[in-house]
Amino acid sequence: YGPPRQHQYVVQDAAYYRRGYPQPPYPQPPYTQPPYPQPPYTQPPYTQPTAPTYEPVHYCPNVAGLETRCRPTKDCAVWYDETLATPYTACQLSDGNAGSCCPDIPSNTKGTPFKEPPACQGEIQLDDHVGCLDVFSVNAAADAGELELRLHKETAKRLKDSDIVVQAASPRATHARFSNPSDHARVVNTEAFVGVHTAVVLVKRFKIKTEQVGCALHKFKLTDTDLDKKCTSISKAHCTEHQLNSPYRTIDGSCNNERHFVWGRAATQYHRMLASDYADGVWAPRTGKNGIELPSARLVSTTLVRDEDKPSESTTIWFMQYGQFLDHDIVSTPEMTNEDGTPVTCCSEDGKHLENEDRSHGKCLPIDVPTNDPFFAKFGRTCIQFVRASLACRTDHQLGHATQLNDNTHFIDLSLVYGSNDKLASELRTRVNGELNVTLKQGRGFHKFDLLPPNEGSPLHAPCTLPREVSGVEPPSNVRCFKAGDGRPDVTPNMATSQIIFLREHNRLAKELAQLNPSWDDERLYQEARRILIAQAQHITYNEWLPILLGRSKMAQLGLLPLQSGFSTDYDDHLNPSILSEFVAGAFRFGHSMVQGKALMVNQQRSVEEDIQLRHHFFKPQTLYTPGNLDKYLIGLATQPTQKVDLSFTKELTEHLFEETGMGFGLDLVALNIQRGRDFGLGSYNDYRELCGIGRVTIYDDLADLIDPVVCNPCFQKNFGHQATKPNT
Ligand code: HEM
Ligand SMILES: [Ca+2]
Repeated sequence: YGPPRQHQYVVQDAAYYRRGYPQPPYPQPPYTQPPYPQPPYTQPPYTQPTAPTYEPVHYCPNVAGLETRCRPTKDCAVWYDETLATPYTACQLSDGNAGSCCPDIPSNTKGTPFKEPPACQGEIQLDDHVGCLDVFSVNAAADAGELELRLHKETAKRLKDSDIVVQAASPRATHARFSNPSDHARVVNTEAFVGVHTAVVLVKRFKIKTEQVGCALHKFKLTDTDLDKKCTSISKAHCTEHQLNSPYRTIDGSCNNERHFVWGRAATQYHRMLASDYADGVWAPRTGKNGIELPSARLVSTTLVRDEDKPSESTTIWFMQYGQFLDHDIVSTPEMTNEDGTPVTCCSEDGKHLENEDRSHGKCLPIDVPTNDPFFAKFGRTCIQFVRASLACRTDHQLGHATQLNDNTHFIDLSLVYGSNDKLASELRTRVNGELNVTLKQGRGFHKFDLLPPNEGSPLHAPCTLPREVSGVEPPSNVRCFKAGDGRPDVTPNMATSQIIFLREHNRLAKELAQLNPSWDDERLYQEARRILIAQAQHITYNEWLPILLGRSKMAQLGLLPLQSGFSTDYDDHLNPSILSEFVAGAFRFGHSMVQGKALMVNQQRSVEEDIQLRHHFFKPQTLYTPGNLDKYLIGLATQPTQKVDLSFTKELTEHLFEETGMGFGLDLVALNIQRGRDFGLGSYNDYRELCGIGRVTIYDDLADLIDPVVCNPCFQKNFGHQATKPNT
């Protein structure tokens, strides 16, 4: 154990600093475009690697009626349910290590490529006055869009002057931290905003019917209008020969597809399964089919969701946690902010709705809390804060409905470890031996336990230490929130734990590679370690995680199973790899139902030493600074059951999300999810049932297989009276 390596963050005692090591903040190395190591790269000859062969062992039983072999247990992951259910599947590998008996991985059928609906779908007859919309009208509307933007700036200034701002450490401030845009995303949002407002103005001025909006607007390319200076980062995307040939992924995900350089790049739009469903065809949240407002997202939450303890019999919270880890790799939907980057507030400090003029910037979609709300009513709150998602430039570079922005790369490329833009990626590196910055912590003796480097956040960020009432000790001065490739590494201690072990694995790989290849420089070591770690994450996702979620046969049917040997030739360069709006704003949030209200800390003897209640630990990674605690979280992850995926959600999420200590309430994640779907213009539940081939429902009784009618039919009648027999909306 020697002095700190260059640019590593060190938390140590005062005596350590007195010995002359630099005090934080450390200067960041000046950012330069990472020089890709020693080109020219030649593509390696792609020969099918030889697969390890495992001898049949005489005592291996058949599993699922199939012959098995003794293999490393990870190679049995896709068979985990059958292997677990079959007695005597434990075996010994020829090298003496323990293994499991299981069959070969089943073969895939080839999946069907997915097609996004076109902007102008079907035979839409445009009204005459809409058909003759011309570029002059578009330019006039663009002027109005620009004016709107200026008005927004004035509104923001007025609000600041009147002190209608986000309160530090409030749930809104913490949510803003969770959904904080990168600098680049803020620029993109502003440019896209003008395009969306142009469309909104056109729709209003020309009274374009909602169903005609797509066809009326998509014929206008931004480059043919006064909006030609907007969103040029997409139209002018460029990749060098060198980038296209590099064996390493770019940090921002660009240049992955040789013809569509921006596909999958950070700060680009989510794509869609179904056409958007906005009330005005552009950006106004969906209404019911009869034009009336949809019921409050909070009312939907309290009507449908309970907090019941229903632990899974087969799955530990590692499954939940890896889901969130994956989510933070492939998506990050930043909220809109004020022009200076400060968060927007959508309710008053005492939880009431703001005056209309105070949210005339259009960035708010606050959630109504019914006055008889079973929880929030006692705090007198009638308004839950909700800020709309940042807008993206449309990759088709046309005028049309709003699209939302993904601030992370859309690929499974561990952007949450490495960053999704070059500036952040550079800040995370030591620039020595290919390693990433850590907070060096020294336990007893020579025991080291690196943590993530610190994030010296903005003043609005909630304090990163636990209050005395919770921890029993004064908040230590060395505790910092963490910095990683994604902005949410410390949303919970278990999330931070996941980020830390991937960080450590990168540095372990870099060290091993350095020993094996003494001639490699920092860049080469960093990129090779990164490449291996990404492959590990992808393999965990497809070999271990997805089979639990989707099941083996569905995986095989979709062509998603890993191969027993060799590699796949399924890559289709016509397929846009972008994440879908439906996935990010809807489907993949299923994981919230699995969250346990208390995370267990379990010791080596498998006894629970402590449980931590989520409400106290959002963005407060203090417990990880204690030697040994990360291991206790890891054993907890591997032993505590998840909650089942159902209509039950812990109150830590539905009543206490991002709670400020001592306030007694936070936000409701289920309500936020529902509202986010409306913000994204997702279609109705019925539209997706139809898409998935399970048929529309027409009366609530049709939902009996999903929602217990005994519990819910009366509440549907009571709460959604006007729509009680029509779940269509
Ligand atoms: C304790 C654990 C978790 C917490 C506190 C949490 C919290 C949140 C919050 C606050 C949001 C933003 C809501 C909004 O404003 O729209 C969110 C979004 C999301 N969550 Fe979770 N979540 C957790 C676990 C999970 C898990 C286990 C999964 C999936 C398996 C998941 C998937 C998602 C997805 C896909 C989004 C959308 C992300 C984005 O748009 O950037 N979350 N979550
Ligand atoms: Ca990514």
